[in-house]
Amino acid sequence: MAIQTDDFAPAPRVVSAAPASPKEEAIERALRPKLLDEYVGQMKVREQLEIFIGAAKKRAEALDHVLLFGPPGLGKTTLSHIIAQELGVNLRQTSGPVLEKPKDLAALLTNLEPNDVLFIDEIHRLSPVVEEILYPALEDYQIDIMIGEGPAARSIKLDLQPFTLVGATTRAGMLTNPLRDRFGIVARLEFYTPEELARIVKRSAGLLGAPIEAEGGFEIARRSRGTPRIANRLLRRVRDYAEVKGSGTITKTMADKALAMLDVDPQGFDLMDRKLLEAVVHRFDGGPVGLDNIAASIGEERDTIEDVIEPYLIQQGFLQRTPRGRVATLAAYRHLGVTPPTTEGGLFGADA
Ligand SMILES: Nc1ncnc2c1ncn2[C@@H]1O[C@H](COP(=O)(O)OP(=O)(O)OP(=O)(O)O)[C@@H](O)[C@H]1O
Ligand SMILES: [Mg+2]
Repeated sequence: MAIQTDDFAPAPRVVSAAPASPKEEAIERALRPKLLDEYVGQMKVREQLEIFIGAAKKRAEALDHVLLFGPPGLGKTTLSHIIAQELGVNLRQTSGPVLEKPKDLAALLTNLEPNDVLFIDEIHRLSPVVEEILYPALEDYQIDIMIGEGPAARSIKLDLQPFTLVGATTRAGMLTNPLRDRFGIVARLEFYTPEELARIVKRSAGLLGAPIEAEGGFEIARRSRGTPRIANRLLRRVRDYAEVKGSGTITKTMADKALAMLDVDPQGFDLMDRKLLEAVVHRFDGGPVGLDNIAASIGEERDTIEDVIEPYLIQQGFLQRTPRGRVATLAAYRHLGVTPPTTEGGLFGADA
């Protein structure tokens, strides 16, 4: 079945890693792999999960609790669905900010069936009182809840069915230690290689019924910031372009032209990426510069810079995180076409 995309609303940032709209979320759901075998890349995580899921199934036990962390759009939600699917159990889904009161979580927990998966997205944003209930639930499948009010209030223990918590976060560092310690399986998702993204693009193009040449797919993959969500989004934009400006087939030329129109440069960086690099290079002499100064300078939230923009720049070697702040690398200077400073004692003085 072909999936229709008539989503022409301009996205604020075409390579932003967050879903742009409810509509995009619906398309994402349709493109989501359902089984571990269809899940591209992340070899280490996949291998681990295959073994642990196999073992849990064999013993008819709940899988150990799983923490998934990594930048947005790398497949955390997708993986949580796959885990439930592979285990053959139900998936209940919620998120840290939605669970306001202990009773919200208690209601979810007491409704779980044996070995079900509870997925808590943005688990670093759980409130401390809710988190407190989670500890005994994770450890002993029990919760303490308060009944009544005032002097008549008393606490009772409720037994839960064995279950698996799958927590997702863009920042493992924001989790409290007691929470992090309760996950038996901790999986860090990495940026994808262009080859892996090319496979994802090819598969998605098939599902969308969009004709695509291998080179066209690779061009999209190469410029997707290592992120499947962005690859799928660029694919849909390039497909629109190829339908209007070309024969409909996604070729390398079509991909090139469409991506240039969208301001995605050959490195896959967009305006925000370049703005950040330019600020560090031009306004702060290459750094080191603190995150707050960068945020003020480019008019972007500190969290967005830390979670969304800089991880890829760092992974690609354009930016460095040092104890004194962010530093632009030689690659950043080169990318911007700026001559790096070579003065004595300067950043590149020693090894230039
Ligand atoms: N390994 C993969 N193989 C194929 N497609 C993938 C893979 N990982 C992610 N995707 C695709 O990328 C899209 C985004 O993935 P997903 O929603 O799971 O990301 P996320 O890590 O949960 O992001 P966020 O942090 O914003 O919640 C999905 O629609 C899915 O189709
Ligand atoms: Mg998600």
